[in-house]
Amino acid sequence: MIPTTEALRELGRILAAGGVENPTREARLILAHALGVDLAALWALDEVDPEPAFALARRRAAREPLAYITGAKGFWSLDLAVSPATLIPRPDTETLIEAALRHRPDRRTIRTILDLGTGTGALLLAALAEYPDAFGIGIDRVPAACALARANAARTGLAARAAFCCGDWADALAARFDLILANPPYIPSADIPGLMAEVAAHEPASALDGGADGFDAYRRIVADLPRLLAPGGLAILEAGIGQAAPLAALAAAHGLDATAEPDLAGIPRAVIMAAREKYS
Ligand SMILES: C[S@@+](CC[C@H](N)C(=O)[O-])C[C@H]1O[C@@H](n2cnc3c(N)ncnc32)[C@H](O)[C@@H]1O
Repeated sequence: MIPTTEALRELGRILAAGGVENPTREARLILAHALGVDLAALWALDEVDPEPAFALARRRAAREPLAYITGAKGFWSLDLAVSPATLIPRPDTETLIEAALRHRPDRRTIRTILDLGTGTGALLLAALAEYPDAFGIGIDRVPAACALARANAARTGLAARAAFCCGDWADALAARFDLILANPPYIPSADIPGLMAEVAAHEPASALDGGADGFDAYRRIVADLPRLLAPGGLAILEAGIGQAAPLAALAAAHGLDATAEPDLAGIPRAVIMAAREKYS
């Protein structure tokens, strides 16, 4: 056992040596997680056994994402389990839920939701939490991601309104949906090695790699939207930096109206698409 302050100092040193951006804050989070207490309770402890936290800090110093170490990440109103099978949900992706709520503010109008490339289930589960009459399907090609999303549906109390299937985008679906959400892999293959170490070395290529121009998944998904959208339905796709305009053009080429909305940093992030009639 050593004094808590000394443990935090040593944890901070391990993290800083690995180039972790905010070592002081993460030292507290890692120590609290290792001890199974919350941050408030941490301050009540005069002495701690630091060894389990040191082991976790060494993983973090090797730039493993904190969320993979703690096993959880907040998204929208939900606390989700995460795993290296898929992407850690990002705050930027919440822009898609904001856009859905802006364009479909009446919570009773959305009955069917499709989430393509569901990963942790983040988008589908956040949408189901907001649209209480909706049932949703999440599709992912990676079986371990489907299992994780299913576990998250149970964890968030939404399992009765969610189903998850393994599949290649919407190939196996013959139904129409009021709301379609997708945050597909969109990083151009050649850009992946240059991403921050947490992403490039630890998050799976299956969740990141969008092919040579980043548009492989967009082309597949957008081509299917006309047959997947219910009358009056909306599709909202996440775009990477600089991708919103070409993605809207791709949608237009498939007969869809499309417009982009920015994330909190002002980057056009959510591309909203609708068939036939206008969405607002
Ligand atoms: C960028 S991640 C998004 C995960 C989650 N929707 C989110 O926003 O956090 C993309 C997801 O698409 C899945 N995926 C990749 N190719 C796919 C395909 N051909 N069919 C279905 N899912 C696919 C990946 O396994 C991954 O979980």
